[in-house]
Amino acid sequence: MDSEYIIEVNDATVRFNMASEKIDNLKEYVIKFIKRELMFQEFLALKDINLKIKPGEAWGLVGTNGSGKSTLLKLISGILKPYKGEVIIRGSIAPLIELGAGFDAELTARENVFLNGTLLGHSEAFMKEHFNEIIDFAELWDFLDMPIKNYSSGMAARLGFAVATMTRPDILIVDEVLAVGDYEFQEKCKMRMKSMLEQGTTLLYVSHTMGSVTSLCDHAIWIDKGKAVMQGDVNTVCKAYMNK
Ligand SMILES: Nc1ncnc2c1ncn2[C@@H]1O[C@H](COP(=O)(O)OP(=O)(O)OP(=O)(O)O)[C@@H](O)[C@H]1O
Repeated sequence: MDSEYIIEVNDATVRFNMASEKIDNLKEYVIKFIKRELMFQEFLALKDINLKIKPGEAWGLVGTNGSGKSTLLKLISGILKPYKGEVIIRGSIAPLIELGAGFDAELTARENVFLNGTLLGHSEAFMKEHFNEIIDFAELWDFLDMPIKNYSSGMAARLGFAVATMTRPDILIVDEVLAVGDYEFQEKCKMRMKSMLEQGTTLLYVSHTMGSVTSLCDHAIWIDKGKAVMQGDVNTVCKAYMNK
């Protein structure tokens, strides 16, 4: 069925179960589990979220630490399922959510490019064809055969961004991974995101730097304690969030 929206989040709630007391080790956990002493507390990380995004729009997600921004991105990427409500996606997604997600720390950067490509749905031949382009963008030619575990967080972010943005996904999701890149690389990533937006990609972007949200995005949603406080024009929402 055709729709004018590429992403629809309808009344979505995400629930986590958290053990209500701190358990230090597995043995203690098993004993408490067998004795039925474990109490689980439900925690709603997102509550009745509604969000409708049209193709080509760029949305910033703003809110304090722990408010639910990454949870919303994981919900949209399909990493998390809603406890209530629904999420409808009409396009391909390249998610850049957690540093190192999609990478195997023991493998080299070269091997990880292929692994990451497979996770994004690309063939080995396709990855071979674009390999040089990826490493050129990430500027990591000197570190190709080093295991990712020895990479700095900024180096891992470079590689992750380069792989995720090599093709034009319908939807690009960028969490705070770029914050660990140096200034020059951050600017290079912003340029690439801008050019992807010009070509029609839909962007979801999380940052605590309001300047980068307002320069990249046209819309924003402000989340607080799992609830959408406000959504709409990026300048209006960011202003309200900063003056809260
Ligand atoms: N797997 C999980 N199990 C239990 N609670 C979780 C889990 N993942 C996230 N949470 C909780 O959900 C809430 C929202 O977390 P989330 O990572 O979405 O916040 P955020 O807005 O992205 O924060 P930040 O700005 O610090 O990145 C937090 O209270 C967090 O502790």
